[in-house]
Amino acid sequence: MSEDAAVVVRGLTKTYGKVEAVKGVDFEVSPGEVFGFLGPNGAGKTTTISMLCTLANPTGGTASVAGHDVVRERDEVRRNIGLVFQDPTLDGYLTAEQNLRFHAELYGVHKSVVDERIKRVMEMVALWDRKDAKVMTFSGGMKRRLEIARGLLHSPRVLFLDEPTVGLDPQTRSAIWGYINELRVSEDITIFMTTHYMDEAEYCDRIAIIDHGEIVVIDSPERLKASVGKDRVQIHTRDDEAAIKALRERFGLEAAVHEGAVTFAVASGEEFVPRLFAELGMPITSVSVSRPSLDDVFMNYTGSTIRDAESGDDQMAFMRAMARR
Ligand SMILES: Nc1ncnc2c1ncn2[C@@H]1O[C@H](COP(=O)(O)OP(=O)(O)OP(=O)(O)O)[C@@H](O)[C@H]1O
Repeated sequence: MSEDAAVVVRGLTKTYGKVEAVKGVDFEVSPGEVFGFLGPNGAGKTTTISMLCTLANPTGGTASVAGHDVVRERDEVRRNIGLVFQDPTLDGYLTAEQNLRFHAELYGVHKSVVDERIKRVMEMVALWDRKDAKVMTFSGGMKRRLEIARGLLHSPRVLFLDEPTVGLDPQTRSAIWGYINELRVSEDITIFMTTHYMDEAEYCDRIAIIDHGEIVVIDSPERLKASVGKDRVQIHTRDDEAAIKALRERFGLEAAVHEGAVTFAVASGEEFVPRLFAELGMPITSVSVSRPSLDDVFMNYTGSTIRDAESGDDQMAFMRAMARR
């Protein structure tokens, strides 16, 4: 796929002094793909995206975006990409439309198409009726939507979104995903995004899991979940400690209390449950079996959940136990 790929990355490395933020990563993104970069805080997501957007110079390796080298052909790369970054860069004193006009001029969008293009992208994010309002009067979600509209204004071939929904309420997050999904149909665009929300990674065609500057695995969410190969079983008992001990002794399973229930991973969970009732040797008051989530995938490949990797919270013991399976 290299020749037509929207993004090609080979051995890309970035060090800051002694910190190896990105340690020689390799991947390709196909045209039209929604590609997600998933990892905990400090994993190297922003550093990678910054190199692809020509905002940071690689220490080693190569990368090309829309067929142009990010170091040797910076201007061509910049003309072909749209950016929506974590920190807003809109001018609050200007109206929504004025912000877009300013951007159109910077990017040399042809005068004959500017008006139509502004209307189209603002309609896409449902802000056309607010075009004359000053941006300082917008909510966080509206600002993010306007940034997405601005990122699309010059018809980029690749749109980079760095944590596009961070800090937004669930309703706005889901609206933003609605726009992103429409985009891939209406704009014939490749989307490269970073996130640390597992539920959002589900929307991507493929995701790369990055941890400590290295890509651990790349695949579609479905295939990644299938690769875990184990189901999550949660049981309620009257004595969790005793249940955990019995699971270890009788079945060789490592379990821990998670979300208030004794939780463990096992292949073919539904078939295992009858055995569990017969052989655990203590009453079980309720049981649930679920397919692996992307959380389980992350844990399977990195040994911790994204949240644990960030906060080291009390799920750690459980996750470690799962990872040791
Ligand atoms: N300008 C910089 N100078 C020094 N170290 C940096 C700089 N930028 C990033 N780093 C370090 O590089 C590593 C990767 O950071 P990066 O911002 O790429 O992570 P991230 O995955 O985007 O995290 P987040 O989810 O918090 O945005 C971290 O250890 C960070 O401290």
